[in-house]
Amino acid sequence: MGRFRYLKSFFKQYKWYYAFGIFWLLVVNGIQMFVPRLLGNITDQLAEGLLDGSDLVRYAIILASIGLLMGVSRALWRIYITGSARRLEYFIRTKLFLHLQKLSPSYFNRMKTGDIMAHATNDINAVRMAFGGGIIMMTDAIVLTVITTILMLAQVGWQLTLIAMVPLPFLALGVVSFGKVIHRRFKRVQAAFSSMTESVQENLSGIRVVKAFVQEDEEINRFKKSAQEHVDKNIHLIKIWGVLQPLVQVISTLSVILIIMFGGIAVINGDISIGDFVAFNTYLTLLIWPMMAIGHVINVLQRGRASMDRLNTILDEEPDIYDGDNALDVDVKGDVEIKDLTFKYEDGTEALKNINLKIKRGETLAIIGRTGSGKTTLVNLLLRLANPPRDTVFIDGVDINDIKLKPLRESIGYVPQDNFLFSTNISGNIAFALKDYEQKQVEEAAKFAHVYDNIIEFPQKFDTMMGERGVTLSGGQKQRVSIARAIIKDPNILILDDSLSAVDTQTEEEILRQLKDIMKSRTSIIISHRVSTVKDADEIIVMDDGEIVERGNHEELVDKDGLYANLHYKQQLEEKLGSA
Ligand SMILES: Nc1ncnc2c1ncn2[C@@H]1O[C@H](COP(=O)(O)OP(=O)(O)OP(=O)(O)O)[C@@H](O)[C@H]1O
Repeated sequence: MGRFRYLKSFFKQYKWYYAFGIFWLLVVNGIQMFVPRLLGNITDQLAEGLLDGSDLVRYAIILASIGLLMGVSRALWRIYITGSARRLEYFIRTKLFLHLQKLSPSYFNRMKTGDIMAHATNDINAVRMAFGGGIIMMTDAIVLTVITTILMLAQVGWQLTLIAMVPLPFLALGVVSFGKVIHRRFKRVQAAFSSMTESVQENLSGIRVVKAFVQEDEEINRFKKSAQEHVDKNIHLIKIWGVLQPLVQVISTLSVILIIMFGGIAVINGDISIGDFVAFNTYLTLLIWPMMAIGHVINVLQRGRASMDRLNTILDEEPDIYDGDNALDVDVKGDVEIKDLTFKYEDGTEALKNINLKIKRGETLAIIGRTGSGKTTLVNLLLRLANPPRDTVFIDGVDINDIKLKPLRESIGYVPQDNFLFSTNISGNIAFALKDYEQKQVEEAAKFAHVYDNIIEFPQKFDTMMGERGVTLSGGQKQRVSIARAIIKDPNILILDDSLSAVDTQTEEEILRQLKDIMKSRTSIIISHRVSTVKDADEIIVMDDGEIVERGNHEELVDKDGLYANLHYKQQLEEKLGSA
C-alpha cells in the first residue's frame, strides 16, 4: 500500500463502490461461462437429432436472456468501477492542488510550471486508468482464466487442458520482461511531455518578449524539437508495445492449434463428444482474451505505478513554511521590530546582513536602494513568504515564526512589485481578499488608489474582464488596481513594494497623502527607487548589498551627503531636465 498511501482514505470511502462494481463484473464472467456449455449441448443434441423447433426457440430465449443479463451487469460494473475511477481522479487532483497551495514560494522557484501541469493531467489520468480499466481487465483476466480452466478440466480432462496451457508460461515470461521495458520507456514519454508542455507554457507567458525580439522562428524550432522528442519517445514505446501484442497473439493462437489437433484426435477416438469439443474451443476463445489482455493490463498498471511515483514526489514535498505546534493566533497591531537579521537563500545568496529596525504602529518606514539590495527580501520575511531565522523578526513583540500565518497575512496589505492580476473582472480583482463585499467598498478602494476614473471609462466599468479574455491595463493602472486590492483589506500593516513607479508624481503625491491619512494608526512600509516616494516617511533606510548603509529622515539624509543625497540631487536634476 506504500505507493498508494495518499489514496487510502479514498479507497476507504469508496470500497463498496468498487466491491459492487467487481461483483457485477464477476456476474458477467459467471454468466459467460454458461454459453460454451450451452453451445456444446446444442451441438450434441443436434447431432443426435434430439432437437425440434420448440427446443431451438427455448435455447434462443435462454441465449437472449443471458445476453440481456450480461448487458445489464456490464452497464452496472461500468457505472460503479469507471465512475469510481473518475471520482479517484477528482480526489487526487484536489489533493494535489491543495498540497500545492501549501508549498512555499521557494518550491515554485525550483519547479517548472509545465512539469507540475503535466503531473496534474497525464499522471493523474494514468492513475485513473489503472484504477478503472486496469482493475476491470485484471479482475476479468484472473477470474476468466481460473474459471475457464476449472471448467475445461472438468469437462474434457486434464490432458487436453494441459496441452492448451503449454504456451501460457512463455506468455507470462514474455509479458513480464516486456513490462519492465515498457515502464522505463513510458517514464521517458512522460518526461518528454513535461518538457514540451513547459516550453509551450513559457513561450505563451513570454509571447510579448518573443515578438519584440523577433524570436518566433527560433521558438517554433525549439518547440518542434521538443514535440519531436515527445513523438520519438512515444514511437520508442509503441515499438515494444507493437512487438508485444502480436507475440501474445501468436502464443495464444498456438493454444488453438494444439487443441484443434489434439481435441480433434480425441473426438475421432470417441474420448469426447463433438459438443465437448465445441464447448472446449469456445472456452479457449474465452481464455484467449485474458491472455491478450495481460499485456495491456501490465501496461496500464505499470503506467499507473510510474505516474503514482511521480505524484508521490510532489505530495511528499514538505512545506517549509507552516504554523508550528505552538503558533499563536495574534491579533496583529503593527509594531515591527527586526534585530540582527541576517538572511541567506537556499542557494547561499546572502540577501540581508545584520539588519536592525523598529517601526512603531502609526509610523511609516521607507526603504530605498539599488536593485538587488535586499528590499523585497525584507518584506518577504515580514509576510513569511520565506522563514526568517528565529529571534530576528518580531511583530507586536512576538517572534514572527510563532504567529499563525493566516492572521499574520490577513493583517498585511501587500502590493507586490509584480502586479499580478487574475483573469476575472476588476471588482473580483480588487475584492480578492474579501469573502463578501459590497460594490461600494470596491469603488471606494478604487477611488483611493486613483484608478476609479480609468475604470468607469471602460464600457463594462467594474465588470470589465482582466487578463486573457479582457482588457489589458497599463502598468500604472495595474499598480493602482493592486493598491486598491491591498487597501480594501483595511490592513494594519501596509507594504508597497515599488508600487508607485509607473504612476506620475502628482498622482503619487495624492495617493501618498491619502495613505498618510488612513495609515495614521497603522504601520506602512514603502519601498521605492524614487526619493519623491519616500521623502515624507518617518524613517528612511538606504540599503546596499543587503545592508542598511544610511538611515534617518529626508532632511537628515540629505545633510549626510551620502548615497541618499546623491540620489536626491540626481533625481531632482532629472525632473528639472524632464520639465524643461
Ligand atoms: N529566491 C531567491 N533565491 C536566491 N536568491 C534570491 C532569491 N530572491 C532574491 N535573491 C537574491 O537576493 C538579493 C536581494 O534580492 P531582492 O529581490 O530582495 O532585491 P531588491 O532590493 O528588492 O531588488 P529590486 O529593487 O530589483 O526589486 C539579490 O542578490 C537576489 O539575486
